[in-house]
Amino acid sequence: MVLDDLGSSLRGTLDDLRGKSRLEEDDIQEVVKQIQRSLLEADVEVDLVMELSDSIKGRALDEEPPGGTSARDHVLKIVYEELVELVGDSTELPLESQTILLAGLQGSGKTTTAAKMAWWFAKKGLRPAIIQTDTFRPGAYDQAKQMAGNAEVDFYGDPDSDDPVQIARDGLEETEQAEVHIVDTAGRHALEEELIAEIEEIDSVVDPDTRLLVLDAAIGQGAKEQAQRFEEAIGVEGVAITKLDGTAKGGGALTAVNETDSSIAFLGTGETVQDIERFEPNSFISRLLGMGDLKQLSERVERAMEETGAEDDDWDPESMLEGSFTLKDMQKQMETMNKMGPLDQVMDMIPGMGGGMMDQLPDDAMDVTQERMREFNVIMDSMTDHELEEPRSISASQVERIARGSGTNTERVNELLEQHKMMDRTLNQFQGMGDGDMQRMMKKMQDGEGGLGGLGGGGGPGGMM
Ligand SMILES: Nc1nc2c(ncn2[C@@H]2O[C@H](COP(=O)(O)OP(=O)(O)OP(=O)(O)O)[C@@H](O)[C@H]2O)c(=O)[nH]1
Repeated sequence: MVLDDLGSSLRGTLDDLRGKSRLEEDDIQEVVKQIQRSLLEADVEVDLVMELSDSIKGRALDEEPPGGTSARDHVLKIVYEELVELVGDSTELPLESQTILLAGLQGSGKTTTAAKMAWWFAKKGLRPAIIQTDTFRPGAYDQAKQMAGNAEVDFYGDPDSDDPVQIARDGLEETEQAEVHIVDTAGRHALEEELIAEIEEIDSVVDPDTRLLVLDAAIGQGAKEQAQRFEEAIGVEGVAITKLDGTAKGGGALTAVNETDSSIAFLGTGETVQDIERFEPNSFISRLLGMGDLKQLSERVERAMEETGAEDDDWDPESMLEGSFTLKDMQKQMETMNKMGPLDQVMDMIPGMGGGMMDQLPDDAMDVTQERMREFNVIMDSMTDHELEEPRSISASQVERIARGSGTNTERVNELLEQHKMMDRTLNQFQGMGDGDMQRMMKKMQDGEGGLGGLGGGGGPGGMM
């Protein structure tokens, strides 16, 4: 999407910095130029681009890299942090009863997004309902009803009515038993006064907790004026960007977020109800910059061990090496382990760690089969970010909600939490081992010994980015 090829072009430039310990102004200029080019090509507004590149440049020149950090990593860290800052936090959407109003231009993807969001909330264990107030587009009712059916959620609409305000009022009453009400509206051009008056009226009847502007990722500079007008009329708390699976640029949506001083709530990546992602700035930018792959991980591991005590929680997505092992780390670990083969074989490659250490562990400490992994993934999808990061704080009622949302049962969820604890303990033992051993293991991984070759290049930014 936005910044589409930033990851690859930037990595090329950054790779040229390899081996340098100090950054020259020319080096930074080159990195900044790449970023500017990618952002402008993705339709991000010039002022925003300039603001971002000025801060990157300023910080890269002013800030002293922490001891042991290469020039390349230093600059990558700054770029990462500034991009995270640019996209901002995701729109707050608590997992509790609430009403959400969707607004946007014709064909931006509101009806589809309503169904996707309903599906997402249902996966989190809440009961959602879609209220379809689009009396304008023929077929909107049928489309919404069918998608609500696909998402298996409550639905209200009235194909015989031409009064969207009344439908909204009735819809809230009729779907009283639902916890999350998602009100879909007709597509409207924000500069048509009559349509704006109508959505203002729907807004006052519905009294939503959150108003989301749905924007097609392909929208260019026009986003700014539209966003301004919706902001004046009803206020915009968040943006859902759709059609990121296409060749969309997405920069316009970023401008809209900036213009309405709001944030990104969801990303739409396809036409079915499952094609939705909750926006998560850190992982979004990590993926964009292609930091998710194993090669980078092993490089980072080596570096982490070379550095003494230089910690920064915001920086390293693989925070397990800094002591906190979260469920997200576990998910990543499970994927990696699955590709590498059974852990005991991997352990055997490491000098000083063979059977002896494995014997101290429960038999199935790391034995996560493909099938269990799939089930664990489904369960983790029903967890909030906070639950994924602090699994030990998950209460019994949260376990129940997660089980409901994932269509599993509480034993399964508890099993996952147990597995996490076991892996956490195991990793603590890892941390206790000598630096030399760890480095040798990572070296082997990088060199592709023990069937690990070829893993490194596999990750990279996802196709949609
Ligand atoms: N590829 C892709 N297509 C999408 C996505 N979201 C929506 N669409 C498609 O975009 C078209 C318009 O989507 P709708 O949900 O009908 O848009 P709308 O905003 O409700 O349209 P109006 O009611 O006319 O304003 C449909 O063909 C959708 O299938 C997406 O994330 N990816």
